[in-house]
Amino acid sequence: MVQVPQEPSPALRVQGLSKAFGTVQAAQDVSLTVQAGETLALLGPSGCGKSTVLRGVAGLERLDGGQVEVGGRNVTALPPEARHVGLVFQDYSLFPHLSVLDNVAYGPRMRGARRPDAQARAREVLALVDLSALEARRPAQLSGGQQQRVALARALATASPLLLLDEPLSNLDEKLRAQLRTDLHALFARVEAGVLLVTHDQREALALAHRVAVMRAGRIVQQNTAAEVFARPATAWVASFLGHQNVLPHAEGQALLIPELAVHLGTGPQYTITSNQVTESGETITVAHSLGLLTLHLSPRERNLVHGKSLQLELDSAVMRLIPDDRSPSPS
Ligand SMILES: Nc1ncnc2c1ncn2[C@@H]1O[C@H](COP(=O)(O)OP(=O)(O)OP(=O)(O)O)[C@@H](O)[C@H]1O
Repeated sequence: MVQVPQEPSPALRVQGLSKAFGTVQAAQDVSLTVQAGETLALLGPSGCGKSTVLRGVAGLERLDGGQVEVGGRNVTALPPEARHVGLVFQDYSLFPHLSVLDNVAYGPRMRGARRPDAQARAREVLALVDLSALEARRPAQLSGGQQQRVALARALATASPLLLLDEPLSNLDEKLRAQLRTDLHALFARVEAGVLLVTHDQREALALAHRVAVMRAGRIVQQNTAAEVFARPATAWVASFLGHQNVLPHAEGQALLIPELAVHLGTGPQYTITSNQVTESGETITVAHSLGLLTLHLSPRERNLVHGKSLQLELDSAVMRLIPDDRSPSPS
């Protein structure tokens, strides 16, 4: 008999996931796949349904429809503890009375491992998150960032094929966040698990995820590699949400996206500056261009190009794009 090589199962496959709370359609026909070793970020504004999808995958929310497969196993009808996923939620929910080591060993213990084996596994993952020295401490004796890493270690200790992370960096200050973004990136590269990460922070998605799924009002509106989604947002709403400043209304339900890359300063015609505001990183100005009002952030060096109330600039039409304008009326 000829053996057909089997494709490895994805860490997660979600098909047609839907969930309503009363009249609010929190998630509607959401489909996504996370391969082993891959990080997918669910990115969208507050209330768009990201947590609902994550909770649905974890089994913490009863779905109205759809199917969830973890590591090739249909878990749709299973309770959370039988789904074999590692969870890291915003509040970390560590056991306050247990040491760091026992917090991390808890998962393997619950899965039937003997105490020495569970602790050995816990020590392995504590080393991964660089917390070996603190294994005897209680959660209250740790900083926010350290607690966050314990929560991660606890999820890793379960050796689940899938890790679910809900805004894992949201409670941390900016400096710690930047540090942990780097740490997590390295850590995800080392573990074989698939990671589904929920965030409303574009930088976090770009720094951590291979692919991004952008959600709006319960639906995924664009899904692709992080670089592709940021470089080529599919619609005006996605472009604005991702931080593009110049998405100008255009004819027939379209918008003209003018990425920063398209703007060349100090060359071309002079345009009038209609407003300006000094910021910590330079100056934000608006310029009356024939295509519409352009918003530009100038670095301190670029501010030298301003002469009185005017600025010379040229737009590179090769990097400008017409995209559907779906910003109004907003469904969210
Ligand atoms: N238990 C619930 N009962 C009623 N409505 C809910 C419930 N949970 C969520 N919702 C509503 O469903 C929608 C999606 O909520 P969800 O928490 O999934 O959004 P989110 O994108 O994760 O938001 P955030 O980024 O603010 O956490 C929102 O309108 C929310 O108010």
